[in-house]
Amino acid sequence: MVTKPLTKTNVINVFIADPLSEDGIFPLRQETDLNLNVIIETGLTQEQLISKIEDVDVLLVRSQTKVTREVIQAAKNLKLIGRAGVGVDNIDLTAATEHGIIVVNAPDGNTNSAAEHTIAMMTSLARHIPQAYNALKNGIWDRKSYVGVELKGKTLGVIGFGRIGVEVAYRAKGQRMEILAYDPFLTEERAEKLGVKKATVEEICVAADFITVHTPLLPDTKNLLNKEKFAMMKDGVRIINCARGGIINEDDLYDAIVSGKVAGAALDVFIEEPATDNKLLTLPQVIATPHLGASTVEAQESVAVDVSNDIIKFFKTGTVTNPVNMPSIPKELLAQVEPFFELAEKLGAFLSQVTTEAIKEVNISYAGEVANYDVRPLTSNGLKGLLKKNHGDHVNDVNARYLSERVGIKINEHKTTTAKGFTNLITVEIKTKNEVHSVAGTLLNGLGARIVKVENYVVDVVPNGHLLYVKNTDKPGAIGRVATKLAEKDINIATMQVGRDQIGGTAIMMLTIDNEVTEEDLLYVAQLENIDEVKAITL
Ligand SMILES: NC(=O)c1ccc[n+]([C@@H]2O[C@H](COP(=O)([O-])OP(=O)(O)OC[C@H]3O[C@@H](n4cnc5c(N)ncnc54)[C@H](O)[C@@H]3O)[C@@H](O)[C@H]2O)c1
Ligand SMILES: O=C(O)[C@H](O)COP(=O)(O)O
Repeated sequence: MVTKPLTKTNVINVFIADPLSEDGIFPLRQETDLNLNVIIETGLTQEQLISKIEDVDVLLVRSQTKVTREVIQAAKNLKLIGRAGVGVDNIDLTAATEHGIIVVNAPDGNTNSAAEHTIAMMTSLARHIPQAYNALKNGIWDRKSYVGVELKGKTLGVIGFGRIGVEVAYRAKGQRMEILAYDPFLTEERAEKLGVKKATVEEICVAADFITVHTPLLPDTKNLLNKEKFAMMKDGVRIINCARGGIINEDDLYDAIVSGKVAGAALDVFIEEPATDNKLLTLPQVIATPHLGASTVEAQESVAVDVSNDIIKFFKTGTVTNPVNMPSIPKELLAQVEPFFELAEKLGAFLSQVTTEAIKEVNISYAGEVANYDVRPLTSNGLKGLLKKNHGDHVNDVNARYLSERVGIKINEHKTTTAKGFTNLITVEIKTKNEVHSVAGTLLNGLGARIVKVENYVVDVVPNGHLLYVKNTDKPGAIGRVATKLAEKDINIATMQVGRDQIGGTAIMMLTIDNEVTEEDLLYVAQLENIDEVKAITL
C-alpha cells in the first residue's frame, strides 16, 4: 500500500523529538524482527533538529516540535512521521506528501483525557476554582468574590462534534446541561440519537451559556469565533478552548472579556505556545492550563502505543492504521483491496512502457466488486506504476497523485458495476498528445492477476517478468518470423497470446519471455516484414 517495507537487515532510525511515555514506546523497544534504533532527543531548536535529521527514517513528535518544510527537506531518509496525538497542525503535511512521507497520528488515544479536561475547565470556570485557590494559597479567605454559576440547566454549545466534542457532550449531559452541537457532518438523526440538538454556529452563539470548540485548526476554522460571533452571544457567556489556539480570535476574545460581554474563558491552547506572555493571561476572568488536554498517564501511553504499533506495521507490511495524508482503509477491507494494489500498479507500469510521449490524462475505471471500495488508494497505485519509470523509488502511493498532478496529468476515476464477464476489472487508459493506450486487468480467483485486454485486444497474460508487445499486420508468417528471430537471439518464449481486430487487419502478439531483451534485440524483431512496432515491458 505504501513504500516498500525495509528488510530485517536495514537499521531503522526512529527519532523521538518530544517527550513520549516510556511505557507507550514499549512496542518499539521490544520489537525484534526489525532493526530499530530508537533515539530520544527532546527540546531541540529547529536548527538542532535539522542538523540531526538526515539519516532518520521515522520522526516521532507531539505538538511541540514543528515539522516544517525545512526539516522535511533535510531528512533525506525520512519515510514516516508519527504524531503521538491528534492535531497535525505542527506538521507541514503538504511538504510531507510531496516528499512521499507518510504521516500517521493516534486519533483515539487522548479523546477521554481531552474531554475530561474540557469538563474540568468548564467547571473550574463556572466556579472560579483557580482564582479562589490562588487567593486562599495567598492567605485570603474570600467567599464573596467567587460566587459562581451552576451548569445544570445551562446550554452548552459544542462546535466540532467529532470524537472529543461527542465525549464532552456526553459528560455535560451528566451535568444536566442542554447541548447544542454544530459539525458539518452532523445529521439530525445522529444528533437525536446522541441526545443533542443540531444547530448552526450562529444559533449556538445566540443561545448558549457556555461555548466549547472541538475542531481542528484549519483555514475554515481559524477565527471561527471572532468579533462578529461574540457580538451575537448572550451577555455573560463563557468560552472554553481545549482544541487549538487560533480557532478563537485571541484579540477579539480579549476585547469581549474586557467589555464584559464574555464573563470568562478557559483556555488550554494558544496561537503561540509556550504562551508565557499572552495578554489573555493578564485577565482575571481567564483561567488557563499549558496545553494539558492530553497530558494523562493513560492518554500518553495510549497514543504512544498506537503510533509505535503503526511504525512497526508500516515497516513490516507497508500498511498503516492511522494515515493522515492518504486515505485510510478500514481493517476489515484491507485484505480484500490489497491484491488490487499490485494489479493497479502493474497496469500503470505496463502503460508507462508502451508510450514514450508525455502523459496528459489518465482514466482509471473500476468495474465489478472492486467498484464498491474506496478506490483512491488503487488509483494512487496505478499512478505509482505509471510514474516509476521516470521517478524510480521517489514515487510511492503517498505522493503519486501529487506528482502526477504537478506535471499536469488529469486524473479521472470511473466506477461501474458491470465488468464484462469478470468479477472485477480495472482498466487504465492514458492519453498523450498523439496517442491513446489502454490495458485492463483482473484478479482471477485462486489464480492471481491477469492482463485481460491490451488496447482492444483480448489477451490472458500473467503480469510478471519480461513481456514483448508486438504490433503487426495480420498476415501469415508474422508469428513464426518473430519466434524464429527471438530463438536466433537465444530468447526463450514462455507464453504467447495473439489477437487481431479483423482478418488481415492490425494484430498484436503478447509474449512472455525468460530473459530481458536489449534495444538491439528489439530492432532485430522490429525490422521484420509486417511487424509495425515492438516494445519490451518489464513488470
Ligand atoms: N488540548 C489538547 O491537549 C487536545 C487533545 C486532543 C485533541 N485536541 C484537539 O482537539 C481537536 C478535535 O479533536 P478530535 O479528536 O475530536 O478530532 P475529530 O476529527 O474527531 O473531530 C473534529 C471535528 O471537527 C469537525 N469540523 C471540521 N471543520 C469544522 C468546522 N468548520 N466547523 C465545525 N466543525 C468542524 C469535523 O467534522 C470533526 O467532526 C483537534 O484540534 C485536536 O488537535 C487537543
Ligand atoms: O492534538 C492533540 O493530540 C493534543 O493537542 C495533544 O497535544 P500534545 O501531544 O502535545 O499534548
